[in-house]
Amino acid sequence: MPLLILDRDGVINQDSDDYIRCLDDWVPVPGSIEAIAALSRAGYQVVIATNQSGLSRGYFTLDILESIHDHLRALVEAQGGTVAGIFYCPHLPDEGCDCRKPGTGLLRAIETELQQPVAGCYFIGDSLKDLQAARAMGCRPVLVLTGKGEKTRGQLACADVDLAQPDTVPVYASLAEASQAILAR
Ligand SMILES: O=P(O)(O)OC[C@@H](O)[C@H]1O[C@@H](OP(=O)(O)O)[C@@H](O)[C@@H](O)[C@@H]1O
Ligand SMILES: [Mg+2]
Ligand SMILES: [Zn+2]
Repeated sequence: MPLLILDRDGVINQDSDDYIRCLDDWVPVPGSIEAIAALSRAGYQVVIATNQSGLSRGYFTLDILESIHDHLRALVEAQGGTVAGIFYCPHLPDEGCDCRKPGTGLLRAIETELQQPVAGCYFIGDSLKDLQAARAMGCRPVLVLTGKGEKTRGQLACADVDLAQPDTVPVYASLAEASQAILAR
């Protein structure tokens, strides 16, 4: 079954410049849970790749992060879908890890755990970090305008060349719209 990679904050749930620190902060973008379930039911293995530096910043504990992810999974399962895996980077930007996007460590961990390449798979994100990580691993980057997506669209014009080419990165208003377009193909 083909993989489909999602960023979390700003794509599945609303983002906040104050971080998503607890379950109450975690508010799904309208239609996103239904979109994940529809993609999953259509045969995609939906995985999530997310930077969670708030862990190392002390903004929330691992228990809180896992309670958010348990809730996310439960909402998708209630719609008849499944989340095949949630991969996160807990590190600070200056720790130099390889798993923080735009690094590719999360994507390589996905390949190892799901036992298949991510090259050619959709990677739907709201930030340039997502699109750059996608490009670095041969994924198909897709930008949504929720979360930081509008800001990212403005950055695309001066991003590294292959992202800046017109029409290189399809842009959709939301995960719901992106998933409808993908499922209509
Ligand atoms: O979009 P994903 O990767 O799922 O998660 C992003 C979050 O970890 C947070 O990432 C932070 O960036 P720094 O990690 O502090 O540079 C900020 O952008 C926050 O607004 C945001 O909530
Ligand atoms: Mg994001
Ligand atoms: Zn990391």
